[in-house]
Amino acid sequence: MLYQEKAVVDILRKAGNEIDLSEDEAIVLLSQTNKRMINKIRQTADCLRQKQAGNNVTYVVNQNINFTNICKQKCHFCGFGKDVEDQNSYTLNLENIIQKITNALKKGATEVCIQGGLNPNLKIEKSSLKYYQKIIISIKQRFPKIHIHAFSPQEIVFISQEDKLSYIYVITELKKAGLDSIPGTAAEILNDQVRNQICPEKINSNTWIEIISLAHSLGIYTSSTMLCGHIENIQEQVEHLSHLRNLQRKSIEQKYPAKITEFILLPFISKNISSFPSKYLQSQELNFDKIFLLTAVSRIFLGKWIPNHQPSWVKLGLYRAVETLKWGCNDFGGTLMEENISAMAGAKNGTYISAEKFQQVIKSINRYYKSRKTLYDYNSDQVY
Ligand SMILES: C[S@@+](CC[C@H](N)C(=O)[O-])C[C@H]1O[C@@H](n2cnc3c(N)ncnc32)[C@H](O)[C@@H]1O
Ligand SMILES: Nc1c(NC[C@H](O)[C@H](O)[C@H](O)CO)[nH]c(=O)[nH]c1=O
Ligand SMILES: N[C@@H](Cc1ccc(O)cc1)C(=O)O
Ligand code: SF4
Repeated sequence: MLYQEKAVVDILRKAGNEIDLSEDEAIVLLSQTNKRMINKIRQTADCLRQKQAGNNVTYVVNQNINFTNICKQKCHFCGFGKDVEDQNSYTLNLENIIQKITNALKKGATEVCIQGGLNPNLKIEKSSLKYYQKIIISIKQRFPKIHIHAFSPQEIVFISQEDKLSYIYVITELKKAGLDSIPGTAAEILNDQVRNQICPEKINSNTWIEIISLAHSLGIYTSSTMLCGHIENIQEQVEHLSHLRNLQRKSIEQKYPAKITEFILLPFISKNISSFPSKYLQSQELNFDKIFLLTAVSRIFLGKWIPNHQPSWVKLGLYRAVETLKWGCNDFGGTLMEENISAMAGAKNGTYISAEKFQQVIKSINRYYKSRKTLYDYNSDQVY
């Protein structure tokens, strides 16, 4: 056996025994180009998926709402954020939001996922916090049982800055209003050199980590994400995963009342993104082989700390998302009903997939399907 191959086999044996890999070991895995070795990595990820999350592929019936696309920030990778004067800028009013949820409930939705641009005009009595609270309170008044998964760490920081309030106060007040969990978006790549190039105005890595940790300590569960396939290299990808693993370890070891529910890999959609620095444009074509390998290495590296892994079907398309179920993923995410962020960036994979379609594609690869709630407290028996 070649030296490199032996090194990979040893690393995979260690991972198979659920011993945490070092960053260098994960980099060795991500550097593999030989098909046979990549298949071994896939098999290890698939075994760990089975051990850590079982054979069920879960999904949640949810309604995605991007309540405004007006955004004062200019992240270079984003095709969603607009200026007020842009022709296609919008803000949904509360009636629009309530109507969307009313329709979603008819399709069995248990969750509403809400995120938007950073829009300083949305205030009640000069307070952004009051505006965000009003959204949550109005939804919970009408639909007390719906789970509200909303407002990324970036949006929490935006509210704090607009109103000059501490992060802890903002999260506590949103929780009191009825916020149930927070999407772990705005993570992009947790490396400040990369952030300075792709989203210089965004919160830095430490602030993202601080907000997620704070949420956990206050009993708010979060998801976690990584935006991949832009300018980042494999070292930076592993550094990102390492931050997530440390963060989760801390939440568990400190016995915080909440933690990370799942990891979602978000491939960068570049089609409509003219603002992205042109010197990087040529490297931006989605390389699906690399995404599958990264999916497997994410499962292996995050190990027993984060058992739920989800692809983004809006970004990958349905059939590539199904393929990730063989590379370590155990969850299919949400039905969404509608989506604007990927669509405005140029994704052409649709914005709604029914629960029945999820069930059909999951069955087609001989796996069980199971609907779940946002926090993975399973709500139905194994079905296939
Ligand atoms: C559009 S923002 C909405 C919430 C908030 N404005 C923020 O930045 O956290 C949510 C996430 O969408 C993702 N996103 C934005 N543009 C994207 C693109 N072109 N391709 C893939 N994901 C993208 C980023 O990961 C970002 O954190
Ligand atoms: N909302 C978007 C998601 N995923 C969210 C999931 O549907 C769901 O909220 C989560 O699984 C809760 O546990 N993914 C995207 O790529 N784009 C979205 O807008
Ligand atoms: N999937 C994220 C939310 C998300 C929203 C928009 C995206 O473009 C990507 C992800 C979560 O549930 O935590
Ligand atoms: S990623 Fe979020 S903060 Fe950045 S421009 Fe887009 S909507 Fe605004």
